[in-house]
Amino acid sequence: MHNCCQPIYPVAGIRTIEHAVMPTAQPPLMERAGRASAEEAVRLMIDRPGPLLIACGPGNNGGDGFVMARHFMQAGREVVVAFASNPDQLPVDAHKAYTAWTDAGGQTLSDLPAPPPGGWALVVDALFGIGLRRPIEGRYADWIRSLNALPGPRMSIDVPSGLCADTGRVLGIAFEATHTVTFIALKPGQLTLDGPDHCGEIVLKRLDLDANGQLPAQGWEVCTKLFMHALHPRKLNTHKGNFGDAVIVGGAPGMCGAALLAGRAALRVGAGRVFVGLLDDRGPAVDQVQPELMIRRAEHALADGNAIAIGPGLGRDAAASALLERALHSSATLVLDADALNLLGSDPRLAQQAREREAPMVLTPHPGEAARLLGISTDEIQADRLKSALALARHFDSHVVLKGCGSFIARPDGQWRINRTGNPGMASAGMGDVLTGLLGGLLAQGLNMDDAVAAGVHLHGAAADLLLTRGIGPIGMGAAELPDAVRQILNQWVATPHPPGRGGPAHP
Ligand SMILES: NC(=O)C1=CN([C@@H]2O[C@H](COP(=O)(O)OP(=O)(O)OC[C@H]3O[C@@H](n4cnc5c(N)ncnc54)[C@H](OP(=O)(O)O)[C@@H]3O)[C@@H](O)[C@H]2O)[C@@H](O)CC1
Ligand SMILES: Nc1ncnc2c1ncn2[C@@H]1O[C@H](COP(=O)(O)OP(=O)(O)O)[C@@H](O)[C@H]1O
Ligand SMILES: [K+]
Repeated sequence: MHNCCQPIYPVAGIRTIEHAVMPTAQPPLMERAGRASAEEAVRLMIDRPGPLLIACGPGNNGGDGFVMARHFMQAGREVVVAFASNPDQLPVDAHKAYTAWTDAGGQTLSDLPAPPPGGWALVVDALFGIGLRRPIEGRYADWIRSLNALPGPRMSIDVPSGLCADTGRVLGIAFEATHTVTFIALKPGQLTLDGPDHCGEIVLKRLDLDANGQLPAQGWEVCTKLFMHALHPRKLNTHKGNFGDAVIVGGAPGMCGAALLAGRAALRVGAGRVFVGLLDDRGPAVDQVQPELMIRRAEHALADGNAIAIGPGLGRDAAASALLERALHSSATLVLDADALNLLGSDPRLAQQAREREAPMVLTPHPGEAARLLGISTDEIQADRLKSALALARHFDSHVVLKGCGSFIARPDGQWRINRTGNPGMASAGMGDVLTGLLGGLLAQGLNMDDAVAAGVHLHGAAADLLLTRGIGPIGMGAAELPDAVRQILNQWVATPHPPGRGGPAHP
């Protein structure tokens, strides 16, 4: 279980913190980082005899590796260090660490050695950390390819080499760690895009620094503490009118399921009443699975709710466009998803109305929808997901959830969150519709936008994670399976507001 409610800093923020504390830090930060890495390595090598291999690079990440190597040698453990650079070109701290290693009797090999007969107890990547500046090629790319092919645990120091700490992009090739020991604070690139696949389990070592005390964070990890204050056990004396009316608008011909999925999710997250407005004249009059849903024609449903979620299966024809325009002019809290976003992307007039709207609104694009909204390619969105999410939030003066592995929640004021629940079982059609319904259902119950979005996104992923524990997925997990799991988790959270493992420092 990872720590919770952690601040997250792009590289520039980590550098600011480092520069503020480095001149006076005793012991020096690199000593702390190397020791912390060694402590974690010991844990990974329990019951794994034999030497460990540390591959050290030309910067301070390599310096951490030398400190770690020295600790192991002094503890009597066999350690092999590969280092292909010129020691005289190491930065000051790393040079000190190198000298301390050689003074203690350590040696370096200029190429990767063949593994010992029993294999390495642990392979450590200290090649590049937050200083990675360009795609890795040549010798270091060959090293990483060889290291990735080795069996057993693989640990990265700070950031897997080749992974961009800001964006989660692989630059050329990246080390595939089973564990990453990261320093001072989490970095966004570890938690989104290709980050989670390359970091494995992330262990944060703060090095006795209070990052948020040094530099107030703009970005935080989503955890239950962020929103639990908004979720209350139900009083006995309540009725459905206390829990809001959610309206889902969508369901053009061939797409009714999308709107129904959203409606079911809104019910399961506790909305008092859920209306589903369908565009399809021949759509179902009743949902046989969830007859509690009140189904009507889309144009008649709009007036019914204090929260409107529009988009699932909406289509993009004139009727859809007119409905979206009406929704934008209503005073209800809005969730815009799917074709509602595509319409905004293709009709500047609607986009302008969305920008000028004053009532609270959240946009929940996947990367393709985000690309249409910003008029750029999906690759450009994914190249820097955080930047894209923040640009959208500013542009529409609204909350934005940029979905995908490591969903970003961005606010127009530049604050952001990243969610770590969820799994690849969610890479199947309809999962986004469920999120839309969850947000609509939470907003209908009166949660403010910050709380509803954090709770909805976290709950969405947590429900899919619960299904995994039951053997449902990742392959073949279905969106319709999520709402019941959402209900179970939400009730557990409300009954036990701070479950074990979800503690940690107070949120901002
Ligand atoms: N500072 C501190 O207080 C603390 C820092 N700590 C540790 O330091 C790490 C940051 O160290 P760092 O800034 O030296 O960067 P690092 O990641 O070692 O890489 C830079 C080197 O790589 C090179 N290089 C870059 N890209 C390349 C490529 N594609 N292919 C080839 N070469 C490439 C680049 O060369 P250049 O671009 O200058 O030619 C330069 O030589 C951080 O992640 C943490 O582990 C901890 O000890 C805690 C305290
Ligand atoms: N690999 C993954 N890891 C975590 N979450 C994922 C993953 N794949 C998809 N999701 C989540 O599932 C949902 C998919 O939404 P979307 O792409 O809009 O689907 P649809 O349009 O079919 O409903 C998003 O909330 C997304 O964050
Ligand atoms: K590394």
